[in-house]
Amino acid sequence: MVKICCIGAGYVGGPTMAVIALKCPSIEVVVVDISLSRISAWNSDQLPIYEPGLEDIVQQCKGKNLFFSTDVEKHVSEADIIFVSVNTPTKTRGLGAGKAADLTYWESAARMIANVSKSNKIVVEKSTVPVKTAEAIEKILTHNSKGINFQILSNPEFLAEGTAIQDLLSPDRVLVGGRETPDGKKAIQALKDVYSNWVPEDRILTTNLWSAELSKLAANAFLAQRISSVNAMSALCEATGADVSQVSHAVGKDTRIGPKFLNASVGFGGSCFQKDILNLVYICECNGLTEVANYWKQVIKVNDYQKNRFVNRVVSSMFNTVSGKKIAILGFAFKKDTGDTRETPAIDVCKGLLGDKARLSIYDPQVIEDQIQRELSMSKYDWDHPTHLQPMSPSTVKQVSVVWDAYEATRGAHGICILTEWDEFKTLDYQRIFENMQKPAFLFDGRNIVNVQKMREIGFIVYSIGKPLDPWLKDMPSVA
Ligand SMILES: NC(=O)C1=CN([C@@H]2O[C@H](COP(=O)(O)OP(=O)(O)OC[C@H]3O[C@@H](n4cnc5c(N)ncnc54)[C@H](O)[C@@H]3O)[C@@H](O)[C@H]2O)C=CC1
Ligand SMILES: O=C(O)[C@H]1O[C@H](OP(=O)(O)OP(=O)(O)OC[C@H]2O[C@@H](n3ccc(=O)[nH]c3=O)[C@H](O)[C@@H]2O)[C@H](O)[C@@H](O)[C@@H]1O
Repeated sequence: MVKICCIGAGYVGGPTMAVIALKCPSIEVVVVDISLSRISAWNSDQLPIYEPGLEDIVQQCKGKNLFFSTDVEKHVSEADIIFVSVNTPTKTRGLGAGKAADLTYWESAARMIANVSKSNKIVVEKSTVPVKTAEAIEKILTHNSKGINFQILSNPEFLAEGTAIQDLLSPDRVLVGGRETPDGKKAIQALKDVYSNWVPEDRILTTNLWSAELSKLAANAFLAQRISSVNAMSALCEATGADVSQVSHAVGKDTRIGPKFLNASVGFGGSCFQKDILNLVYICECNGLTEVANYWKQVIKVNDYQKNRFVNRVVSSMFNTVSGKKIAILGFAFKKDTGDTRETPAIDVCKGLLGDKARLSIYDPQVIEDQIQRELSMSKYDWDHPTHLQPMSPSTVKQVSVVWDAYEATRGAHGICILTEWDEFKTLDYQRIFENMQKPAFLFDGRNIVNVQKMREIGFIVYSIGKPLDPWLKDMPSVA
């Protein structure tokens, strides 16, 4: 029986291995992690991450051919194929701080693999890593190998949170990069054999190691760039009276451009887009490609601009101050159908409003108070390190209350900010909400999910990203 061990039981390791276990009953899959609380959660009925469809698969496979354990060394030493899916956050200190990927967790995993291995292994980079990381990993493994043959493969993950299971069951492509040597080709084939249990042959692409590593950074950069492009257009739409949804629709009808990923928003979030672009920028700079680095940097600058612009719209619309005013925040996760809040635009928007002394009442169907407080009190980039390394009890931000109901959050509020596109926010009783708010009642839709016309009929003053402005907002400055 082939044995797979995955180091890192997070958003990628957990769902990916669950799907491999489901689709490959003859393979034993063990997911290991240094975080006891995470492993205990995987072994309980309350999984550590929320992802539609995940629970069902885990329940089907757990205890049969899918296991979760903290006994990292034992399972690594027994495995034939080791996936490494640990954190690769942005460095916060030293050389490349604020841009380069922090490979501390990766390196320590590689050293541990070298120490405990007694038989040949295929080591698979599942984490997103800088191009050429495989070379460094190879050096660590071979210099400590005691004659064991390690083959390194790059198999980046393209799943998106909220649709992870669907993405894993039916991926657009699976990418496997490896050495072009006989041993390298054998390793590529071994990994292809795993995926071909459910992924059609023509969707499994094989490349050299560096192309696979770079393709992952490139794909995320292209996706984020599309969002910054449409968000940049949203500012121009507001200035001219065009409607960004109509513009996106018209642009996306061009088959060369395509309709997906053209939704204007308060900004993109998530643990990867910003981190991976910063990493790409750093690699370009290290290679002397300043113009290329500047080009990609602009994607992040526009994203920051969009978040600032939103905060400024809120403050300027409400008589240029939100001091002491209650603002309801609907949605804190970085997108719908996930409880993940890493780099969510809600952090910047909330911090911006708190900077102007607002009182915030936050509701998100999947995010608990402790997590929100943690995000609002943590420093930039800290959230992408393993949770057990993060402060135990974050200092609480007093002007923030977290409630379990959108009606409670909006009661007595002066304004509402919709920051995540949860489906339930589309069908709220906005008439009832309006009646319970201070007047004039403001609604700022950072996700373009409400019917602006209907909301205006109810009586709200409405701002919706990239839509023709409410007469109230027309003469207000949007950017400080
Ligand atoms: N979150 C996402 O949707 C996607 C993430 N990725 C990439 O996958 C990688 C992992 O991301 P996530 O799963 O989101 O991170 P995560 O933080 O959810 O999970 C990483 C896990 O690795 C564990 N870990 C760290 N060092 C370890 C070690 N030495 N030994 C054992 N366990 C260790 C941590 O305790 C943590 O539970 C990152 O490189 C990320 O860029 C790629 C595609 C999608
Ligand atoms: O490397 C990663 O971590 C993953 O990053 C993204 O996945 P994810 O961040 O989970 O979610 P997305 O659906 O890409 O959304 C990212 C952010 O962009 C925003 N977004 C997305 C699409 C859009 O049209 N407009 C928009 O503002 C979302 O609300 C969210 O804040 C990529 O889509 C995945 O392919 C990749 O594997």
